[in-house]
Amino acid sequence: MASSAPTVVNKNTHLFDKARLDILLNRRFFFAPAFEIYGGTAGLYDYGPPGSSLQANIIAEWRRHFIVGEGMLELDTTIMTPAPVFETSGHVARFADWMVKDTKTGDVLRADHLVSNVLGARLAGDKEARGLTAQRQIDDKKKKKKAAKVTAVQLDDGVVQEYESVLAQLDNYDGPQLGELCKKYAIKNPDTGNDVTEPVQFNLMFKSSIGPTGAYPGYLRPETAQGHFLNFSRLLDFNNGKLPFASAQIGRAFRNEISPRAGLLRVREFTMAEIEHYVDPEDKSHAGFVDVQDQELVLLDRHVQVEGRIDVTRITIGEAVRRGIVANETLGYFMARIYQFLIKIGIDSNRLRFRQHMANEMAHYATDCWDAEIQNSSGWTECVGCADRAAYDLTVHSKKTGHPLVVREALKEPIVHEKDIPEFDKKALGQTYRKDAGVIVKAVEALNQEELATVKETLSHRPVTIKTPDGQSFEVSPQMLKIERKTVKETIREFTPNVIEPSFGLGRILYILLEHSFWSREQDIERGVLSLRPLVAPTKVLIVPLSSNEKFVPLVQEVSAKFRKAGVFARVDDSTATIGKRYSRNDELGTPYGVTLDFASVQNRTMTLRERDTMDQRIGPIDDVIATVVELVQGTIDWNEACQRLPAYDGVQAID
Ligand SMILES: Nc1ncnc2c1ncn2[C@@H]1O[C@H](COP(=O)(O)OP(=O)(O)OP(=O)(O)O)[C@@H](O)[C@H]1O
Repeated sequence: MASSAPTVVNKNTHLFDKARLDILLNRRFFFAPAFEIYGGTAGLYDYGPPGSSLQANIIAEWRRHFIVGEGMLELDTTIMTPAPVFETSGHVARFADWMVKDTKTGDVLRADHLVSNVLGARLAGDKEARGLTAQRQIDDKKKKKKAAKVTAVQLDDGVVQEYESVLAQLDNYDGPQLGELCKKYAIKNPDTGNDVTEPVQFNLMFKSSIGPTGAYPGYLRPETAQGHFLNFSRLLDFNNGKLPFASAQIGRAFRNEISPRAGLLRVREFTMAEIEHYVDPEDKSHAGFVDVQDQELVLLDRHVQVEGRIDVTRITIGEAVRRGIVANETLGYFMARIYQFLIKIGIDSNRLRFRQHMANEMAHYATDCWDAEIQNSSGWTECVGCADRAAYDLTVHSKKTGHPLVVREALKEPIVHEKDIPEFDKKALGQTYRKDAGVIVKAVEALNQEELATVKETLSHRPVTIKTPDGQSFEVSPQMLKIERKTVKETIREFTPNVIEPSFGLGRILYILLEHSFWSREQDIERGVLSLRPLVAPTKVLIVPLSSNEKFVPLVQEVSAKFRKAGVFARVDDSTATIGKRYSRNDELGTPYGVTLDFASVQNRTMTLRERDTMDQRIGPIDDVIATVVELVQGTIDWNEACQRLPAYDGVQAID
């Protein structure tokens, strides 16, 4: 007999307690500091069995949602990267954060974090003095001594406004401006009370050396993107020369963060999942946009932030693109798809927003950028960056290597127009430059019309200097090279695609998902529950035999084998703890379902099924229960539907 499902316990009954969650995650080995028995190393973490499975399940869903769902081209490129790649991409010069040093102890602090901590603490102190609850956002609450101390001191209203305005646009300040802020607001190292130095840039890449000679410097990649760009012509070829298309890659990235103190939110080695979507710069529409245009998102645009405010707008992505708030359809399409992915894995939609980068904050390559930020106990944290990188990367690598990273598209209507065409006197060039003549010709042929016009102008009164991609310079005389204006009929359009890049940090998403899933039951406040969705839960079903009685062994084996065959990850807990204890231990691991085998199972081939959040129990024939769990895990039915199939179990547990 079917009965209706009970109401789900309100998971927000108890305020979120980070300390309790941290203890659980450590005790159940979701993750732990790497090299712990050697004292650990800041910013490096190992994932244990539940953490690894959770990450694998998030990745599996990411692959389904993006790679399989959109037919993306998957890549796996190397981590170790020769230095010239990052010299060309601009990372050697610019992939850096600003740091300050304590003038007495030499302790190093990230300049923007220092300003944020100190001003944040002063605002919290002001709230305390005014009798309001302080909700301070510091990098790591566990290491309180490292954060600025909150002292209840009331500030002038004007000062409060000024601090709030600085904090709203903190990401927009460069090093010298952060230095000015430290002086203006008398910001000192909160650990020691000492002054700090002027900010200096610190490059975040780990440098290494390829091969034994030391002659070939390399870097551990700080993002996977360059591996996509360098393979662009192969990818284009694989896609039959057609745009648009996307490449996708999941892999490790390394950043030598200045002071990583925020658990998984800021680490030195992490897994990224990155998409590079290549589009025609003259047409950034997206065929899938109609399917997502009604998706509502919460946006915090750059104009609001530079005015020192943090007011958000709830708007459909269709409207945001129409009004020009989001630059183009493709960028908007991916913002909606990012949102849908995060919600699907269990991120709380009320704590998710997209924040647009302010002009100075944008990476050197980007023309527009929106971060998916998720609220957690440390404040709002960027978890996915979604940037329009324009043609920057493909252009610089093409220029540097001489390898064209372009699309050649057959024109429907040929275009007839005038163009500057380089013409060489190959004999004159060969006599002077012999084997180098070829590279000079290639370098000139790679110039665009604007550059050719400059060469032509120079050649009209003197030799011109031609630079080849490997850095050599050659003097080319008017006898060797002429630039002629000619009428040409073009049948091919050649262009460098633009790139829209969604870039996910999986560790940040995983940790915040754990925060959003954590709660405690009224009756067992000490033990937590992780309400992870079946889609991502490390273990889907727990098999609990009533006791270690031998009679249960064949049934346990049968049920395990059937779950295995159906592709459902099940674990047996045949410890001697009570059934209730075994279930609550697995609530902590986020296991959504449990089945119990008892004497009734041996006699009647029935089995009970328990749902984690409601603790509701159902009963049915073993094979029906297995079939129901398989469908629950696959997401084809929900718990209400399961309850229609299986009657409530209210019997007393059979006694051993
Ligand atoms: N040190 C880190 N630890 C963990 N994840 C990171 C780290 N740095 C970046 N990420 C993740 O990689 C994604 C893409 O990287 P991106 O370069 O856009 O980050 P970022 O702007 O440098 O981040 P932040 O400003 O927080 O340092 C981020 O959205 C984030 O999820």
